[in-house]
Amino acid sequence: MNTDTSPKIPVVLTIAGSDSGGGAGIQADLRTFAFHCVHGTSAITCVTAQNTLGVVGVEAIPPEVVVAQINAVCDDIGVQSAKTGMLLNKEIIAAVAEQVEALQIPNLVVDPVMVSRTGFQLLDDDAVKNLRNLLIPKAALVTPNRYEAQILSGLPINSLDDMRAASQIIHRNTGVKVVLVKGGGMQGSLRGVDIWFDGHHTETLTTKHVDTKNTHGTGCTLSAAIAANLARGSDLITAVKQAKEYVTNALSYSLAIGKGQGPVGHFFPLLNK
Ligand SMILES: Nc1ncnc2c1ncn2[C@@H]1O[C@H](COP(=O)(O)OP(=O)(O)O)[C@@H](O)[C@H]1O
Ligand SMILES: Cc1ncc(COP(=O)(O)O)c(N)n1
Repeated sequence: MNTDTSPKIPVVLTIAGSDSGGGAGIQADLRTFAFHCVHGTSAITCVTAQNTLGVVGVEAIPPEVVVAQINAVCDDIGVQSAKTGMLLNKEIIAAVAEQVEALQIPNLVVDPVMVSRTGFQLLDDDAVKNLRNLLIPKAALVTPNRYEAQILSGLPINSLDDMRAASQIIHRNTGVKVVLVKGGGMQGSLRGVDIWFDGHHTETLTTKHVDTKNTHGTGCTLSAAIAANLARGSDLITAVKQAKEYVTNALSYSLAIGKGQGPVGHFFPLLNK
């Protein structure tokens, strides 16, 4: 076969946990990458036994094995962007931060995953410090949800103004380029509203609120879509706006599977054809 005719497809890396139920984590990320026409690669940080009702087990991958996966991808294939999701413990965070620096991984999106939609703790308490001090400073964008923004800023969040204040504190405390505080954990129509702060400008990014209980994987999907859009050449604010549209569609076509909170659905581009 003549490889000269191969399309130039951007490559994206996800560093995240496996979700056996397929709604969040690595599984959501790789699916999101595929629907954005980018080649997905992965470094798995932990394996969760999980479904729409909750997380019943977690096993960490040794940090050196996480590092080996990142190196295997970057040394040979190379990536145009990357995202992190569930990192579980302080040792994995420190190892990932070191590799991001050593390999100069571009366009890093950090989703500071702490708790699952079903209320299960996904990050050790003593790991927040490493997230804040070692990894988030190396990111182009950090995307905390309401709960994570409260932990990272130390501020209770009950309103849009609180989201704005938290975004500024997180920006100041970490030195990250841009903070996106997500509104999915807020009340009513605020659930479709996110706050962007880049150190100079605050933007309120609004998409229509979708009324569904099947929201498992929204945060993973958003950060994966942002990383994919960056790899495809979008600037950061455009990448975020495009990703929000994708998540809104995925929520509108979410899957009523399992007995609990089902996952967002990625198949909307293929349906009704
Ligand atoms: N019901 C909803 N309707 C529309 N957008 C939503 C809804 N829930 C979450 N989102 C959007 O999904 C993205 C992920 O947010 P969020 O659910 O807060 O993240 P996480 O999964 O990390 O808790 C954000 O852009 C948020 O605005
Ligand atoms: C492996 C893994 N990564 C991330 C999440 C968070 O997703 P959600 O907040 O939708 O439960 C999860 N539940 N599992």
